[in-house]
Amino acid sequence: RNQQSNKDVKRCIQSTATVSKPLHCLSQLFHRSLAPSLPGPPSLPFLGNIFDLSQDHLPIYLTGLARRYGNIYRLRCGSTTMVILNSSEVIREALVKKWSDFAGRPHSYTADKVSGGGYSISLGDYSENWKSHRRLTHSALQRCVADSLHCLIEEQALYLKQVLLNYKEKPMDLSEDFTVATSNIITKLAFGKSYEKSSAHLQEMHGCLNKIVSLWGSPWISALDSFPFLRKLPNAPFTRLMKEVAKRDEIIGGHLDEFKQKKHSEDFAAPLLQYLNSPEGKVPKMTLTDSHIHMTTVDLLIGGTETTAAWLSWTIAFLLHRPEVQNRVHEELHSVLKGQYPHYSDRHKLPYLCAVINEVLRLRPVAPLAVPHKAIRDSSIAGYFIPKNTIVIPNLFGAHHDPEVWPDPQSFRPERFLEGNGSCLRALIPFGGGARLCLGESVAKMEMFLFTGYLLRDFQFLPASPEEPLPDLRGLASVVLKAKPYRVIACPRA
Ligand code: HEM
Repeated sequence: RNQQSNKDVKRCIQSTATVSKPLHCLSQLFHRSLAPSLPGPPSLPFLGNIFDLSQDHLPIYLTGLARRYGNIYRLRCGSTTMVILNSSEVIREALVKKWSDFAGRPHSYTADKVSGGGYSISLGDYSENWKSHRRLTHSALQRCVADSLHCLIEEQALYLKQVLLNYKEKPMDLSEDFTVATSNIITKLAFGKSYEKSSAHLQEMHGCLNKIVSLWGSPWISALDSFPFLRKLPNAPFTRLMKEVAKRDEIIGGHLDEFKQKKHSEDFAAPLLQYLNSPEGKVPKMTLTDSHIHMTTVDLLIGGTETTAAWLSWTIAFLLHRPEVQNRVHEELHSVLKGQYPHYSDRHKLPYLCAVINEVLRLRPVAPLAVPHKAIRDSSIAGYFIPKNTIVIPNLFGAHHDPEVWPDPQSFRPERFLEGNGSCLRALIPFGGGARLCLGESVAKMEMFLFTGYLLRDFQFLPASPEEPLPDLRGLASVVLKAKPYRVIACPRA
């Protein structure tokens, strides 16, 4: 009787499977036909919304469109449809709740060229190999965070202090000093080296990485992805891009060769590369090849330098506008730490400093449009049907300026994070979320806390002169949202 009932169960499962597949397809079709179509601004034949997409400050422009078309709308570029998400609720639905539907990256001709054929984490599409690559890198970075990152940041914060002291209260543009400090943290982890601002090697490496990012964001190059026929025509910006990519690969390749030669010597520490080469824990499904490690260091250098440095520049810019906020942070540091420098574990005792960090992340999320995602299967967001391969752009800037969530969204008001038990923290998403959550989130958080804690303990930042206007707070938006260059006086505190 048992055998008979087992057979019955099997037959029942088989027939359910045969019925459920077509039923599933039918329900998808039904859902698709019932789902409302996405709103969006009118688009031109062939060109689509190319003029909307080439606006000067795209995050502000897209946020403006959200006020007209809602928190989710579509734009077209050539034959590609993009869905723009503008509130933390819809961004969370896509990136966190339905993470496995939206974990892809759009495959593009130019991304393939700059990522060495898809070996990068940030530009690589979702696959089993990509997952293992990201997991191994995440675990190597977490080991760095646990054992050497705090010391490295302290070292760079003290070095930065010395640089500012050497300026002797002269008005200076500090953006490059911030870039050197954040870059040194990544190069110390990855190559065991740090550089002076004047170092030719550093200038070359940064010049090259910055050119790649800015050229890649230029409309002349993006057009190659949407209009393939253009690839056959001469394109000077694209030729320059390829030259910079070759230079980048030579520089990074040189560091990796040096690591191979020195990795066993006692006085050479490059923890990230060491951990990537000898992963801990469960035997990984794949071993990282030289190409993976090469592109990992590129990802971390690009993702981990300009972002945190831009955030530091924004922080000082906002504090120049609101000197009373700067003084309150200094008072908090002084009364809690009694003259000591902060340790990362002190962050729970310094709520106002943390509120300032969050408010700058809210107002100027340095990766304002994250990195484009791709739907890897048919799905839905906010009740709209989203077909496989649709490009999804999380407008983090828009989400952080949503008046439904953030009263008076344009104002710099750190106190908002101290009110209502910090409930608004849930709507703060500067690092994205889900499978593509920023890989360097924990590195960035420690850097932001220690750099601001050290700098605001030791210096009062003052406007360059009564005649010079205060820093512009609109900024320059590209892949990274940066403050326009401005000068500031770093006045040592008594
Ligand atoms: C304030 C500082 C930073 C902010 C606001 C930030 C923000 C972001 C955002 C929004 C993304 C895209 C997430 C998405 O696709 O949905 C991202 C990706 C990424 N970030 Fe960051 N980031 C910061 C610092 C860093 C640092 C310090 C590192 C490296 C140590 C880093 C490495 C990366 C990498 C590798 C990715 C690609 C992840 C992937 O595609 O799976 N970031 N970041």
